Formats: sequence, structure tokens, C-alpha cells
Amino acid sequence: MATDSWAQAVDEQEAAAESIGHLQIKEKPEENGTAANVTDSSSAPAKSEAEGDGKSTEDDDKDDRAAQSLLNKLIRNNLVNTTNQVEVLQKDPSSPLYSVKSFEELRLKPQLLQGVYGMGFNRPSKIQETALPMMLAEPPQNLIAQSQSGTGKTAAFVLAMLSHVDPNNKYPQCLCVSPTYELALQTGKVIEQMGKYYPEVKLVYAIRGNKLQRGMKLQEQIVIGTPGTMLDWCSKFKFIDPKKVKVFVLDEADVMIATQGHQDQSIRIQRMLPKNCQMLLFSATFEESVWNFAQRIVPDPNIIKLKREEETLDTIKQYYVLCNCKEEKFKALCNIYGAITIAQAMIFCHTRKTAGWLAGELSREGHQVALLSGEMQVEQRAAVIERFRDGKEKVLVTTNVCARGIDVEQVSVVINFDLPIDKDGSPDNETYLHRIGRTGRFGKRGLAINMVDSKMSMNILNRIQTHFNKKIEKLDTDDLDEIEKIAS
Ligand SMILES: Nc1ncnc2c1ncn2[C@@H]1O[C@H](COP(=O)(O)OP(=O)(O)OP(=O)(O)O)[C@@H](O)[C@H]1O
Repeated sequence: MATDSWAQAVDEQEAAAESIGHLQIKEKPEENGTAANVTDSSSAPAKSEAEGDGKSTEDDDKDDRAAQSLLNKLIRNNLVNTTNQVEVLQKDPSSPLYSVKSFEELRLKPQLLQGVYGMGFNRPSKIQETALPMMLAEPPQNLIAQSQSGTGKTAAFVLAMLSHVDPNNKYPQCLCVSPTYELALQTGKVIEQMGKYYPEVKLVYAIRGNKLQRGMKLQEQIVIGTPGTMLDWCSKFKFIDPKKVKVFVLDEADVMIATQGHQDQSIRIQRMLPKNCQMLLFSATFEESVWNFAQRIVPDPNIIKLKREEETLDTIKQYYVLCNCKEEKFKALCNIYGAITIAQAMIFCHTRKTAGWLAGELSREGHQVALLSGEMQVEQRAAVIERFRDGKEKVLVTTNVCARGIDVEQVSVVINFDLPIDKDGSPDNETYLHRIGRTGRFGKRGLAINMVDSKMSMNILNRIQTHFNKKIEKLDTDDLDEIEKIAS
């Protein structure tokens, strides 16, 4: 749907909602709500039903992106290393651009500085250097910030929210909207950690299942939640007075825009806020659709972008092995393992079935194998990836869908047990680059081995070679000397 037409649709729905609002609908009595002190994480509400009603492809896509995002958060315990420069586009290009090299320069409240250091942060990350002074400036400035997962965006806007609230005022002053329950909880945890020494500031979760008593007014200064419930709390139930909100954060905008409903709800919330409310929008990607959405919702924004490290195939040695069936591919794999020392490898299969079979075979051969499979819950997947990242298992077998968007940087060898293809059976060059690219990070040499088992897969391989204009050498896995050579 074009931007304008859905904006119109929002207006129409809103008008309809208003007229429905006049009807008397008898509601079920609601239970007591759940609020959290920023020092208390035990009060997060229990998991409730998923947001949204019908399950569509669009929702699946949203779930997929949200799951990736959550996985990356769950498995990461430090900042992503980046050497890229920050691009800044200021609303007023003539105003001086501040950037800070230390948290002290931000003149934070001592309790917050203590919280920041307590989390082990010594200095601001790349994006935080520029984003924090902008977010903390007076008068408040709107900001759209884009940088890859793990570069410190969440920590940045959490610090901004905690800095802006006045704990003496017992009403919501900051609203933060996340696309899913789990992501909201993750951000909530960061607020709790960073606000550990600032217990006067309280946090509440606006998530379906967290029922409040009718007619009550929230006293917590920060509300974090999903857009549907947040909207209900602002308009239908009036637990929040949106006119008193000073900061509005939209987290994971790229995921948020993947569902039309989330966009609409976010826009409706935003329309209830005062004109001078600070708008902060964060996103890991910056596609056209995110940009359109951002422009709708954030007036006169400053923009900060941190480009992703370009993935290249320059430092990666690529080979292919000819086989006739999956058993032969497995044998080739064993030969490779027998000839060279592989610190850690990721093996990609096309289907769950192949991945399961291969993991079983490798385990029987005595390998410590981790298997990432589609039917696992997000938390289970995170646990598997975390164990692999910590080196507890040396081989990670996965389907592409499972590993999409997941950053495990230390692997030295990538094996395409099946070549990556898209839905139409054409080569998926982007996925190929992303899979292989992870072996050659930070100038280290990586090794990629592709298993070819049919005319069709040979054709795919040829097209991948042509696309990247890079030769993929043939490897004879029965020749141990030859295999040894590739590792040197
Ligand atoms: N200045 C800092 N110094 C050290 N570690 C930091 C700093 N800022 C954030 N971190 C840590 O780095 C990790 C990634 O930060 P954060 O979650 O804020 O990134 P993000 O960009 O929001 O990622 P995502 O897009 O996945 O949400 C976290 O473990 C966080 O605690």
C-alpha cells in the first residue's frame, strides 16, 4: 500500500473507532496491573497470547524478523566491533555538532553514571558518541538513528529516557514501543539495569495480559510495551495521559513496519502526543519503507547512520566438491575434517530434515555438534548459538532460515552442504555472501566449501561464480594432500 493511501486508511479507521467509542460495550472486570520498580525485574507480567489476531504471511515475516532481532540480543554480551564512520544529517546544519568521547562529558545524573559504569561501559560506542548529545540536548531534538544490531542503540535511548524523566512527577513521561512482548521485556531489562541506582524512577509494561484496574492512572514514569496495548492504555482506558509525555521511542522500526497494524497503532499513539514531545526512532536497517514510515512519524529529525561493514569475498578461499548424493557429501566432509584442523565450522543445509540427519551422522563420528532447527523456541535457539559462540560445540549445523541474520563471527570454515537458493530455485547470492562473509571478518582468512551434487547445483554454483566474478576452485576430497594445501 502506498504511504498516502495507508495514512488515509488510518484516518478512516480512526473515524470509525471514534464512532464505535460512543457505543456502550460491557467489558469484563480487569485484574490488578503489574508495575515494576526499575530495580525489580521480577514483576514483569507473565507471557500472554501473541499480539494480533489472524496469522498472515505478513505476521510470519514480522515474527521472523522479531525473532532474529531477539536472538541477536539474547546471544550478545558485548558491542559489535565496527570501524565505520557515522554519517550525520542535522535538522539545522548550521548548529554545531557535538560528539562525546566519555560518559562524564554528558553531565549525567550521578545515579545514572553509576548505572552506566555498573554495566561495564567504559566509553560511548560509535553511535552513542553522536546520538547521546543530540538526545540529551535542550530543547529536545528528534532523532532517527540507524546502525546494525549490537552497536549500542538500545543502551543509548534507555539512557536518554532515564535522563529525561522527573522522578517527582508520578505519571508517565516516556513511552517506548517495541514490536513484540519479548523485545519489550529485553529493553525493560536494560532500563532496570541502567536505572539500578535510580530507584525513584519506575517502569511499567504495557503488554497484553498486564491488566490494570479500570479508571486508574499510571504513576510510573516510563512505560514500555507493544503498540496495541500502548494505544489502548492511552486512548481506550486512559491509564496514560499522552499530553504529558516528553519522550516517545520507537524501537526496532524495521520490524515494526513489517506489520501494517503496528505502523497504524504507532501513528495513532504519536498523534495523541504533544507537539514538543521528543521522538526517537531506532532501526537496524534503513530500507525505503522504514524511511517513509520515519518521515511520517518524526517531524524535523536529525539522522544518524552507521553503515554496516561491507561484506566481501576478497579474503575468503572458496572451493567446491563434486558428489553424487548426501552420503557422499558426508564422506567428503569427513575427509576434510580428517585432513585439516577446523576450529569452528558452520554447515548450512536446505531442509530441517537434512540438517537433523547430518547432525546425527557427525555426532556418531565423534564431533561435538550443535543443531539449530526451525521448531525450536527462540530461547532454545539462543542457547544453542550461545554455546557455539562460547566454543562448547565446534560444529553448528543449521538451515538457512534459522541462521539468517545471526552473527557468529569467529567461524573459520563455512560449508554449504546445500547451496543457497531462493523460493524460485535461483541462486541466492545475498545469502551466499552473508554465509560466507562471516568467515573472513576483520581481515582473517576464511575458507568456504560448497557441496555440489547435481547438474542443477553445478549450474547454481556457476551462476554464483559469475555473479561475484570470483573463481570457485574444485577440490578433490579423496586427495588428502590437496585438502591439506587449502588450509595453509
Ligand atoms: N558504551 C558501551 N560500552 C560497552 N558495551 C556497551 C555499550 N553500549 C552498549 N553496550 C553493550 O553492547 C551490547 C549491544 O548493545 P545494544 O543492545 O544497546 O545494541 P543495539 O544496537 O540496540 O542492538 P539491537 O539492534 O540488537 O537491539 C549490549 O550487551 C550492551 O550492554
